[in-house]
Formats: sequence, structure tokens, C-alpha cells
Amino acid sequence: MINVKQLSHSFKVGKKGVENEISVLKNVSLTINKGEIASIVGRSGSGKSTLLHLLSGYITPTAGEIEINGTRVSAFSEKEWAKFRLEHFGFIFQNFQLIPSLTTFENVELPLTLKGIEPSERKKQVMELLTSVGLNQHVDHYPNELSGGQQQRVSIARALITKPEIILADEPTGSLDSETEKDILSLIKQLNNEQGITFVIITHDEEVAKISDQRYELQDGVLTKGGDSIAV
Ligand SMILES: Nc1ncnc2c1ncn2[C@@H]1O[C@H](COP(=O)(O)OP(=O)(O)OP(=O)(O)O)[C@@H](O)[C@H]1O
Repeated sequence: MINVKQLSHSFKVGKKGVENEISVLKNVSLTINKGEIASIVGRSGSGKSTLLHLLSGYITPTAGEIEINGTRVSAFSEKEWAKFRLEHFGFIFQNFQLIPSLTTFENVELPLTLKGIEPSERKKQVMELLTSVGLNQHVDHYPNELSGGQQQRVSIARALITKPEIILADEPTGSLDSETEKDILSLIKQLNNEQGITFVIITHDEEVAKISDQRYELQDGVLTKGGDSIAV
């Protein structure tokens, strides 16, 4: 379970000595239960990426707390965060962030190599997963030889390979056409149903919000739950 309490964040901007502080998140509280899909919808600049960076420990909040499975992660050191991310999180990005010089197989294998898993075990796990996301025909392709939807499948497989409990997704369908978007959203829903993975998805896209158990809206750093669809 992810429990965010009264989280606020400000950035200092401008030249040294004459900086301005801008308040980007204001007293954000939310609870995401295990196995839920939560979407956070909001206009550009509303603070979505900042919230995701706080949830994943890449930035430290100005105030407030984050607990994950009862652990106060917001008090973690950088080293503790690095270990925690590798054990608990998978990440999916709008622009896929695959390594161009590695094949499909190698991109998905990389997190297992980092974890020190044996080559034969890596091969078994990667092939099983690539088959389950429909990519077994594209194992030896490089990212630039794949469609956008196929690249996003590779990045989803890479996020899943370490069997994370939580996947944090930043605009996962933002670069896809509407047909491919439907495919990727149904894959996310299927993984959520079959494996009970928790998804936190930040997006402009109301189609993503439709597959969610909980929909949050960020407006100028203020988070509200539910609400009507907004034009973003
Ligand atoms: N490192 C930073 N330093 C200073 N200001 C920042 C920094 N990161 C973000 N901001 C500011 O915080 C505000 C929220 O940015 P954020 O990227 O969280 O919004 P967003 O909702 O994710 O937007 P988008 O949908 O365009 O990605 C913006 O005004 C942005 O300029």
C-alpha cells in the first residue's frame, strides 16, 4: 500500500541569491491499495511528474511523508532508495527509454543482470515474459526496428521482469496512436488482474483514467479524488 500524507514540494528557481520559490505540490494526501490502478490526471505543469519523482525517491519532499507497505520511504537515504526501487518498482515512460544498442531480449534481460541472476535463469525468465506480452517473434530486433506499440511492450516487459509490486508509469500511451493505445491499456489491465500489480499512472489522457480503480486530478499542485473528466 502507498500512503502519502500532507506532501508538499517547492522548487527554487532563478539566479543564486535572488531565487524565487515556487510551490508545485500543496498538501497532497492519497492512499493507493495493493492491486489497484490509480491514475493521476492533470494539465501540463500541474505537478504530475513532480509527484511521480517524489514517489520514486528521485527528489526529496519539502514537507510530508510517503509510506510504502508501512515503511517510511521519505526518510530513506539515496542508497536505501536505490535498493528499494530495484526490489519494489518497475517504470514505464512515454518515450519508452529503451537502450538503442540492445535488442529486445537484452533490454529486458538487463535488470536481471544487474540483480546478479545466472544467464540460464535470465534466458528462461526473459523468454517466458516476452512470449506473454506477444513479443516472442521480435526477440532479436533493436528498438528502431520496432513499432511504438512494440517498443512500449518491450519497456513493459523490462518493468515486469524483476516482478515488482508497483509499476510507476509516466504517460505510458502518450506517444501511441489510439488503436495501439487500446492494446497497451488492455495489457496493463490484464497484468493488473492476473498478477495483482499496483499501477500508478500519470497522464493527460482520459482513456487511461477509464481503466483505473481510482482517478485523481491534480490542479496547480492540489490533488482531488474522482471528479468529472477534464479537457487536458
Ligand atoms: N527541477 C525543477 N526546478 C524548477 N522547477 C521545476 C522543476 N521541475 C518541475 N518544475 C516546475 O514545477 C511545475 C510542475 O512541473 P511537472 O513537471 O511536475 O508538471 P507535469 O504536470 O508533469 O507537466 P507535463 O504534463 O507538462 O509533464 C512546473 O511549473 C515546472 O516548471
